[in-house]
Amino acid sequence: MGWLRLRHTLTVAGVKEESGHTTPARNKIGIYSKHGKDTAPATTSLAHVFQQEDFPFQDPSMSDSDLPYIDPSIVSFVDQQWHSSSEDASRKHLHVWLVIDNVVYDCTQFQREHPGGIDVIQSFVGQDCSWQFWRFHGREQMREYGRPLRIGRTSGIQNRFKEPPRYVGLSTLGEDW
Ligand code: HEM
Repeated sequence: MGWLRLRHTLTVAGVKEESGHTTPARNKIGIYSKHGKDTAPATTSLAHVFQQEDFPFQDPSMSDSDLPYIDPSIVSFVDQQWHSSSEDASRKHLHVWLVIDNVVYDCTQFQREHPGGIDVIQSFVGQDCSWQFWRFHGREQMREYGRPLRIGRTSGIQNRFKEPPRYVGLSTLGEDW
């Protein structure tokens, strides 16, 4: 399972920009918005904005589509911050966010409680890990343990691994079958 290996390079998760729209980074609506995904913060001020923003856990009863929108550049910033600091000490204060099906989960605390270990969580910080998640968990675990960790929804964050086929061989048995 190559995707389980910790990453060795500092590639940033791919981000598909939703529009060319530019809104001042300090405009809260552009960073964390209930109103859609048509704004993109100026990257130069991301660190500043990020420090000032609050990304609280959302009510578990809220539907995914009603979650506040987190601009993908913010999610990528979390990725960059994490993967450009290799020391445990400097990572201690960093956010540990995962993206599963375009929903952002804050696993900063949960990573230490994760029954599957801390390493798999840390290897996906700021990145999409949807198919990897669904390989090991069912809807019930998502509802009970994942849902309370939701902080928002996002878009365009790519999984850095191509999903391998789940069932190999079933369609290649040949015409005799
Ligand atoms: C929101 C993020 C996540 C949550 C809430 C979560 C939750 C859980 C829970 C509740 C279990 C225990 C399952 C059981 O005992 O039946 C578990 C196990 C596990 N998780 Fe996660 N997990 C998350 C992310 C991930 C990710 C990204 C991976 C990487 C692929 C992963 C890999 C595993 C593995 C390998 C196990 C052990 C499975 C086993 O023992 O059969 N998890 N996780």
